[in-house]
Amino acid sequence: MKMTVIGCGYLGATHAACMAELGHEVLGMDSDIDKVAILNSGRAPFFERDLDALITRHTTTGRLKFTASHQEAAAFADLHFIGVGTPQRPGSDSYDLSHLFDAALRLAPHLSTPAVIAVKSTVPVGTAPRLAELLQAAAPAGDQVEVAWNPEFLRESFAVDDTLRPDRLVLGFQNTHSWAESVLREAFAKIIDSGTATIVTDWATAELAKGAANSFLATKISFVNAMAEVCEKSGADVTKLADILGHDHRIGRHGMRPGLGFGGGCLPKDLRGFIARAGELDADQAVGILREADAVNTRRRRRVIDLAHQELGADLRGKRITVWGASFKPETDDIRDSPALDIAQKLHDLGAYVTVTDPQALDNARKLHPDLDYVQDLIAATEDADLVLHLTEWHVFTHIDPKRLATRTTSRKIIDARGTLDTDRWREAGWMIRTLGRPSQGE
Ligand SMILES: NC(=O)C1=CN([C@@H]2O[C@H](COP(=O)(O)OP(=O)(O)OC[C@H]3O[C@@H](n4cnc5c(N)ncnc54)[C@H](O)[C@@H]3O)[C@@H](O)[C@H]2O)C=CC1
Ligand SMILES: O=C(O)[C@H]1O[C@H](OP(=O)(O)OP(=O)(O)OC[C@H]2O[C@@H](n3ccc(=O)[nH]c3=O)[C@H](O)[C@@H]2O)[C@H](O)[C@@H](O)[C@@H]1O
Repeated sequence: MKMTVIGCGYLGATHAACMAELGHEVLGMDSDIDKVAILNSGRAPFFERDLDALITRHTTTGRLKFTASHQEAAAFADLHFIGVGTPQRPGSDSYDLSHLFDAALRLAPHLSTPAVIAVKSTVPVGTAPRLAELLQAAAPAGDQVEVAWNPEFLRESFAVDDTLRPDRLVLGFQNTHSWAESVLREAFAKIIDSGTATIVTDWATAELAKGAANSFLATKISFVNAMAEVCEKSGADVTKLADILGHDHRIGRHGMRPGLGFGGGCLPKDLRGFIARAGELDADQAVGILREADAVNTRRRRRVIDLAHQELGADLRGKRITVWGASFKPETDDIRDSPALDIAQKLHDLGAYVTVTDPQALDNARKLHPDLDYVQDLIAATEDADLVLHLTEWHVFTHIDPKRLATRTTSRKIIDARGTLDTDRWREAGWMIRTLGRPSQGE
């Protein structure tokens, strides 16, 4: 089949490459011409395992191309996936849907024959009918433009695998047995035929499925981090506790790693967007638990700053703090709402001299936080530190030999906010190590 993917960021570039991998002829479209040039050169414009190889393979065969023209996209196919960004609106908890409506408005005037617009972007429930009305009013093909909702559940750093082998496929339509349904069933035939759970539903349920899934994932993380708060007061060990809870198959250990909490371009803004939309729908009482999940998450970040004060004193001015990690999680260069950078910036604002190191995300971090000092090499970054903060659990941090660092720092103090460092090993090498949710030495 021929199809386009409008918006080629973390989601869209991955989706475009994976649809080519499934045998389709794909035109990716993005309004950012620099991104289009990088993609056409056969590379991903960001760091994502396995994606470069897939883009290289399919741009070489010619099955995958990219353009910056909405008009060219409209003419290329009659199936268009939309995966543009839907960030949190500045100063509000709600979604900014301007990119989505902009993409639709730029595409619509060129839709002169029947078309299916399948939206993958995450939105508040109730967006689909608004988008359909707008598209049908602006497109020469009118109501022969059908809107489908196809929420995406991929995780960055597993994006290719999650797209090709999803846990489930959700397809939302205005009417059952529509033309749009047959088109999407054909597009995803290989995934459906491999036995993937495929749920066909209405627009509202498909829209809600995404917000509800991310809200649950965020709440699960905050639940274990709330337990970490109780562990810190009672001398218990949250990692052991999570293991014990996780053995109960009704609870499960996946997605329940205690630590610094969730960041990224999705869980925080989707949780808040879901709460805001529930408020508009007069379903405010239903989302109290989500508000608390957000509050627990914010407290984890504050806890690290409190521990830094405990170790370095009330006045942080002139203190040298090295932060390990800039990306919001390991194996990505994505720094959107990164807990590590949030803490690094706050410590800088309190007067500390903050050096950040990260295997992949320093270029992105430099642009957003120009005040911080950045050093690529882990050992050099840690030189002369009064305190080290382990904030993103990259493999290279977890496996560094603490003895190698013991003579490089001013004092041997480290706070492990992700709980992946081997405490005994660090203590044997002469370090004072504190881990979120676990008893400190001597307690
Ligand atoms: N990043 C992820 O892992 C996942 C993201 N999502 C959702 O997918 C959507 C996209 O997220 P990301 O890919 O992370 O965002 P992103 O910011 O990486 O990519 C969005 C892309 O859309 C382009 N764009 C904006 N307006 C456009 C327009 N009018 N026409 C064409 N292109 C336009 C931008 O230039 C950018 O390249 C969001 O709704 C997000 O919540 C859903 C599941 C996973
Ligand atoms: O809508 C989205 O964009 C995506 O958001 C998340 O994916 P992602 O943000 O890539 O990353 P996760 O692996 O879920 O991690 C999110 C944050 O939670 C933290 N986390 C995750 C898991 C955990 O057990 N504990 C924990 O603190 C991570 O460090 C990270 O900061 C969801 O997992 C995806 O299903 C969803 O499609």
